[in-house]
Amino acid sequence: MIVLEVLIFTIVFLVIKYFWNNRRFYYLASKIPTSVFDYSIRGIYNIFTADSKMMFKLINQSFNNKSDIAKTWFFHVLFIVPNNPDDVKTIFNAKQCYDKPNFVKFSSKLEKGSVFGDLDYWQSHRKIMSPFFGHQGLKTLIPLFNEKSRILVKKLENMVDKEAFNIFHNLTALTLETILNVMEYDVDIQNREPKSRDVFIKYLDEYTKIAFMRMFKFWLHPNIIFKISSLYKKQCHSMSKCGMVFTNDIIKNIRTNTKTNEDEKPKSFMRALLNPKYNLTDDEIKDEVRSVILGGQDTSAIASSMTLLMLANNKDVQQKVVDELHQIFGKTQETPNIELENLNELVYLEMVINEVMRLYPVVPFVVRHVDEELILGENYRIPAKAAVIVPIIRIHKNKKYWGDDAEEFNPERFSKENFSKIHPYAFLPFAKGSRMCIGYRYAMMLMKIQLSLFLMRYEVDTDLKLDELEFTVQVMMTVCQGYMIKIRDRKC
Ligand code: HEM
Repeated sequence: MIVLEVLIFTIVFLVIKYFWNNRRFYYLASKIPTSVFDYSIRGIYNIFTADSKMMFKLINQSFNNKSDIAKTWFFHVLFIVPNNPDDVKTIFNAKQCYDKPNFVKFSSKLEKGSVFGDLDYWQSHRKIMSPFFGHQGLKTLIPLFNEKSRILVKKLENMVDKEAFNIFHNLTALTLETILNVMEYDVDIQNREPKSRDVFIKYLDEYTKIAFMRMFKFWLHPNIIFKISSLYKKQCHSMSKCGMVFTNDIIKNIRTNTKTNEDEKPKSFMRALLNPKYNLTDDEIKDEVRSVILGGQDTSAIASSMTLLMLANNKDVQQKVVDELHQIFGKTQETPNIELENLNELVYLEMVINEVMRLYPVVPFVVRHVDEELILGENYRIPAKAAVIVPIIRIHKNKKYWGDDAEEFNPERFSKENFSKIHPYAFLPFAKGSRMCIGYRYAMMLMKIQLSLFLMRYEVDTDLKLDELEFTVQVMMTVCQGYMIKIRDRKC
């Protein structure tokens, strides 16, 4: 009996101590309006059993709040959800929000690396890699982007006038082959048989699915529990099977082909990472390679696939894109060589890509950890240790910033004149601030080149209706039905 009393007393004491120590956290949280998260028995059952499609629905539900800011509790984690671009600006530029919450880091096997690494680690690595993702560094990649896109166009010849096919598979093979080539690793993926080519996609999909599920299943956060679950085995297996299998070879290849001199100006970010002056271990470099592959491969393939699906559904817009291409390159079916100055001329195509990424952001929300108390606007203080979810997808469709037709597809919003009137933090496909996407210029260049070459050669059509599309999220938002398109030779 005494033992039980002592036990109850200890538990009550610890609970009171916990709340007392964290009283400011709970006080500040109480001042922020609450959004709806369904905590009924059914709601909790859904959280425990949800797959990633259901999880996306649940998260979207929790954003259903008209106020500028909302909070939602996900068990013990406090999420702050800002819904106005001024607050998003503060968050993306505040030093105390550079870090990612622990539950995001837990969910990845890439415990280091730019995407999931700790703050100090991220800062030093970003500095090493940034110059290669700048304008000058990327200029040298234009011939490679042309060459890889030309292979895509050639490969698709046998799909002309055939059944609908999922263009994402072709585009993801292109983006992977390209990024591996950038890392000086020569591998032929586009020309593989679909069965062997798609193995990679399948395992990458499985890997990210598990990472996403783990983020929201808090009981799987402690490594000790995760490692005895079947998911861990599955994640290790998929990681070894997908592109991560290339990482050892990439490093070995560069190490054997070069003697990296400390004073030598490196030609690629891979060589920069291998420079002895940074003293990085092989594991650190591998994590970085994986971060760039994960960050850069599926993302641009999804955005390009979605652009083609939208063009297939909006023939007038497709025609305008083609008119622009013909104006720049002449009326020909031949695949031209796209130069840097052409990229600047592809103004309408860029407007279309932006409008697609507004309506269907590849990364629909990003998460940050609040390290120290943060003041938002005049009314709210966000307590330290909260997590912030920036709901990119909601801000992109907020009528206050995009007008009453915010749900409609209209590339004209991105004309120079119209876009200059939009809040700079109302459009966030690559996030913003110091931790924004390092590869955004790379992605825009590659997408413009591959879409131009594709559209010069093929007309694109689809039987998929936009209002029937279903989406799922595993960090990235994808169409459940696949990006099913049909192609015909374009008549000039
Ligand atoms: C349409 C294509 C792309 C989209 C929509 C996209 C989107 C994003 C977003 C929203 C983030 C910020 C995530 C956060 O703050 O939590 C991010 C980070 C990142 N992206 Fe991209 N990305 C794209 C293409 C690329 C490419 C092509 C590369 C590399 C070649 C790349 C590499 C990275 C890396 C390394 C990070 C982590 C940056 C850091 O934490 O400092 N991304 N991306």
